[in-house]
Amino acid sequence: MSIRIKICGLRTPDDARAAAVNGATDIGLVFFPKSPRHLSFAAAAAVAAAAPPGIRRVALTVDPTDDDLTALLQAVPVDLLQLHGHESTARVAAIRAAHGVPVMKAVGIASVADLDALSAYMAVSDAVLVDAKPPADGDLPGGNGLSFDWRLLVGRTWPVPWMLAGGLRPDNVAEAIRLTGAPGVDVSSGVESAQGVKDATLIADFCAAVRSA
Ligand SMILES: O=C(O)c1ccccc1NCC(=O)[C@H](O)[C@H](O)COP(=O)(O)O
Repeated sequence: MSIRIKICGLRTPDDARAAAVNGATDIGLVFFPKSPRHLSFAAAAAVAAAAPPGIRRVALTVDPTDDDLTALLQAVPVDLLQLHGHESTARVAAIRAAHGVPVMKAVGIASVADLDALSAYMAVSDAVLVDAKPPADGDLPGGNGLSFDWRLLVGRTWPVPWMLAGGLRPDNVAEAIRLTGAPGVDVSSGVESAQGVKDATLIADFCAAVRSA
């Protein structure tokens, strides 16, 4: 099975080229002003333009309004919207219906109780990102380089496409895939040389490790 690889938080056209040449299937563009990975629409459009055809361009937003989304989708070519805030299941369904773009909801997992929320979001999303929860006092809802206990996912299968995220790195992603059976993986901090700075060698190492799983 070929595993989807999303490299999230790209900031430059070179980042997009490094992701593509190493076999990434998805690139993530962050629209969250507090993030070191935040992009203006113009910068995001330049990164998206550097991705070859076939790469899925994922726009990451946090509790967006409909006006936010309309402006974003007019300015940047987007294949999938990632919702990474506190959007309710009803809000996810409304966004999906209103904006004509498939939606991937990020769901934070810390304990088995969180798997109920995961199922609920799967019912209203085109895909789900299964991520670690952010620290309670942190500034970022994601992209914190933190893992959750992957054993919570062992033996579970879901009917909706999903990606595993949270603290993945070149040295642990193969184990994470073997344990969880994830059909896709998402990484940000684990392929950075400094916060918000992607490293082409780490991207290559990460993609090679996924292929080895
Ligand atoms: O990456 C960010 O700065 C960010 C900001 C606001 C909301 C979400 C954000 N990132 C979410 C992602 O999709 C990350 O790739 C995912 O949480 C995994 O991150 P990491 O643990 O750093 O690999």
